Amino acid sequence: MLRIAVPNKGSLSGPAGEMLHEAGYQQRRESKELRIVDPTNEVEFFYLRPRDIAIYVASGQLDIGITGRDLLIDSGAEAEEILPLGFARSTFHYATKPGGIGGLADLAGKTVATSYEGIVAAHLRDNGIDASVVHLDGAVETAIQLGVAQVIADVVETGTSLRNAGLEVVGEPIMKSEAVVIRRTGTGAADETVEPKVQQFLRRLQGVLVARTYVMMDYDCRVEQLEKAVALTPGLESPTVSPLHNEGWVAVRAMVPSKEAQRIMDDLYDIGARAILTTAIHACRL
Ligand SMILES: Nc1ncnc2c1ncn2[C@@H]1O[C@H](COP(=O)(O)OP(=O)(O)OP(=O)(O)O)[C@@H](O)[C@H]1O
Ligand SMILES: O=P(O)(O)OC[C@H]1O[C@H](OP(=O)(O)OP(=O)(O)O)[C@H](O)[C@@H]1O
Ligand SMILES: [Mg+2]
Repeated sequence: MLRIAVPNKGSLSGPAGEMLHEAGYQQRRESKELRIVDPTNEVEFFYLRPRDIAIYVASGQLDIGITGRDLLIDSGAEAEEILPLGFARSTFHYATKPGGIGGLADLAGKTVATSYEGIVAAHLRDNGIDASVVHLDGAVETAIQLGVAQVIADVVETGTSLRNAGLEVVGEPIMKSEAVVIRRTGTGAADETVEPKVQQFLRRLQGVLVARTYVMMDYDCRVEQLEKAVALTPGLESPTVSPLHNEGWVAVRAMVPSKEAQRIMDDLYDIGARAILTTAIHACRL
């Protein structure tokens, strides 16, 4: 049975559960459940604090886990990212009062408050900056007002928390994060019993990612226009082209990125394609 760690709380928890559900896995019915077994898919899910997941996975007790890239790196655990999942996106920034600090070099001698001590200490070290780090559990934006630090380093999503605290970012983002699937460093092909199950799990999640970002497009066009039409809708490998009963016309079917679907429909219409429609993809294996 594959043993998988899933975030039990916070920004990652809801979207992770939804993605697993879409991938056909049974999920817990109420938020207090800490472990469930999905016998059909032969998977055991452990609902753990997102911050702890890399540690469990690195210990080898759990085969894989879903956590944030920033949490994985912050933990310093012997685990590696094997699939980015596209949700819980954030950037990680230093921030301070406007006019307080011009750039990275000005952090020298300052105190930086953060919940991500591992990331910050490594970043300061790599940049040769001698600053102290104070660890806080959360709401770090307030640390400056209350005089605990002159600078913070925190997750920024919309930027609302920084604005509300009257702070602005310093320099470039330290890192970009999103939810990721992780496993213990150096495992993989070596483990013949677990590896096929891990690969099947990853294929299922990849299927959900594709179903979320692509739609199926169908249309009819004249044979003379086919090459132009196919250039607009190349599909993932190549579009399916079928003859229509009316001679000189073909039906074309291809997957297109959802974000571009409306523009592609306009362009197809302009070259004479008709009966252009899109349908949602519920699941797929590429
Ligand atoms: N607005 C956000 N706030 C915090 N974390 C976010 C946000 N958006 C995305 N994330 C990501 O979610 C992960 C943090 O999740 P975690 O559950 O530890 O904190 P949280 O969502 O702030 O919840 P809590 O503060 O209640 O513990 C990180 O990978 C982080 O990059
Ligand atoms: O850029 P934004 O959209 O404002 O999101 C980022 C904020 O959200 C998180 O805080 P959270 O609400 O989780 O509180 P916490 O600091 O106590 O964890 C994070 O620590 C930032 O403060
Ligand atoms: Mg938080």
